[in-house]
Amino acid sequence: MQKLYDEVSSLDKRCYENFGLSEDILMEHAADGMADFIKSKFSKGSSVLIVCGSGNNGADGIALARLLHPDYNVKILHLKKPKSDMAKLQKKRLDAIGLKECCTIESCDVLVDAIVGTGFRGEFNPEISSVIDEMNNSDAYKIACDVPSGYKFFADATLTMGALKKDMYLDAHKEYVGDIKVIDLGVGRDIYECESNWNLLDLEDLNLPNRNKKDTHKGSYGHLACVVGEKIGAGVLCSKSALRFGAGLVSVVGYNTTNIPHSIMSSELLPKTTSAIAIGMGLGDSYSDMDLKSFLNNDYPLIADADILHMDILQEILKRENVVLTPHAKEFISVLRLCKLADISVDELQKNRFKYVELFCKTYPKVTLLLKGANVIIAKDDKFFINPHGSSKLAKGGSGDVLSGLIGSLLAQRYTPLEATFNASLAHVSLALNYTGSDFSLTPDDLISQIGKL
Ligand SMILES: NC(=O)C1=CN([C@@H]2O[C@H](COP(=O)(O)OP(=O)(O)OC[C@H]3O[C@@H](n4cnc5c(N)ncnc54)[C@H](OP(=O)(O)O)[C@@H]3O)[C@@H](O)[C@H]2O)[C@@H](O)CC1
Ligand SMILES: [K+]
Repeated sequence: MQKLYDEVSSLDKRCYENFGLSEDILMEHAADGMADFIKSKFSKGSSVLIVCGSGNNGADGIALARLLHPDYNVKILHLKKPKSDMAKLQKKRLDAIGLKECCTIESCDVLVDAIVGTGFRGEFNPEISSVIDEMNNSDAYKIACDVPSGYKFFADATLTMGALKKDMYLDAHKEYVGDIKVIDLGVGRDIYECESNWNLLDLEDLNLPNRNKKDTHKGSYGHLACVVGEKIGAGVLCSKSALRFGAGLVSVVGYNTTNIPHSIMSSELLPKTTSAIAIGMGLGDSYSDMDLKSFLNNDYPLIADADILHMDILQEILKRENVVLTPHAKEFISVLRLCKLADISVDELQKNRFKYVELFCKTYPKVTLLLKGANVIIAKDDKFFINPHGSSKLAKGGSGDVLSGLIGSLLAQRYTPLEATFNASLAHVSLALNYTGSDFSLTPDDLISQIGKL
């Protein structure tokens, strides 16, 4: 697990004040880290074009040019005259050793974007936009210094300074950042970083269910009741996924329980041994509120997904102690509207995913939320996690039902709602990563069939 930050300027400031490291020293480490990365990937003599802006991001680029010259064939393009003190200082140092400047985006092996970093505001003017378009069209290996400029530069790798920035994990930015690597700034990351409520999940954080105890029976691993409605297939996928992920028993529950696999049980009412409930997937609108209340008149841990996220009864669900909500963007704006927290478009949500998740969690601190997306957000109270390991392979009907089953299974096996949710989310993305077929071909059944290989 790694920490994520809204901004790192306060962390830089700690370095100046607490560790006696100047801005100059930090910047030399930033440039050195980038130089090391390039040296590890490209042999001496490779051509490197560094495009610099006028602030300290540009200054990082100018320092990098000095460190790579003359072993590499380095050229520098100043989009604007160096303006910050550090940019002027770095330019003076570079001028002292002499280096070729160029004024167009030339063909090269490595292209470095050091136009703007965290100081970017507003929009680029048409001239800079067209330079970035040209850079994007280059065949070179593309490196973003700190962050891709204005999230318009498509990087193969982003070499980010000091610590991970939350903004890099906004869904819309996933296309731009490429592989992300943190560069240390003169002190180890543990020293540079301070507390943060936001964390990035690593695949290694996955804590699978285990069967280490010997004297057990099916009841020891819980009983998930999956309430099904109009579209029975969704409930079946959820149930199969839950059974495969370790729940001792799984039942589909409701009026429509015909044609279900033999391994899944069925009943009209909640079984007496129920230890967790999954509700919402494929529910349709065939249940009255009274019917639904009969499934909710208990305090079992519960995962709510899909159709129920549009229903007024959600208000009742949100009062429970152990509840997980797993909306995608469209469902989350419905949740926000039903809760009278915000009436917004999907576009507004996607631009401000972190803000609306924080708003929801502040109002409902007992609820665990998983907001689906290219980068999944999992949150409860003041703890926030991003799972960035999902891929477009999962963009298919039924993937979400499998996820609900994984969460439901862990709830039934008595994981806490937060642990159930982030472990299920990690298992879900791992299933997709482990799939060896073509990206476009992954089906929910493929996901379920791979659970046993985790
Ligand atoms: N502090 C430290 O210890 C360390 C800092 N580090 C590095 O510093 C970076 C932050 O530097 P920063 O604060 O100077 O901001 P930065 O990203 O260069 O942007 C400011 C420049 O952008 C320009 N600009 C802004 N908006 C624009 C627009 N719409 N369109 C066009 N231009 C626009 C603006 O130009 P202006 O508009 O003022 O003419 C100004 O010159 C950080 O990302 C990291 O790389 C590392 O070396 C580690 C140590
Ligand atoms: K940049």
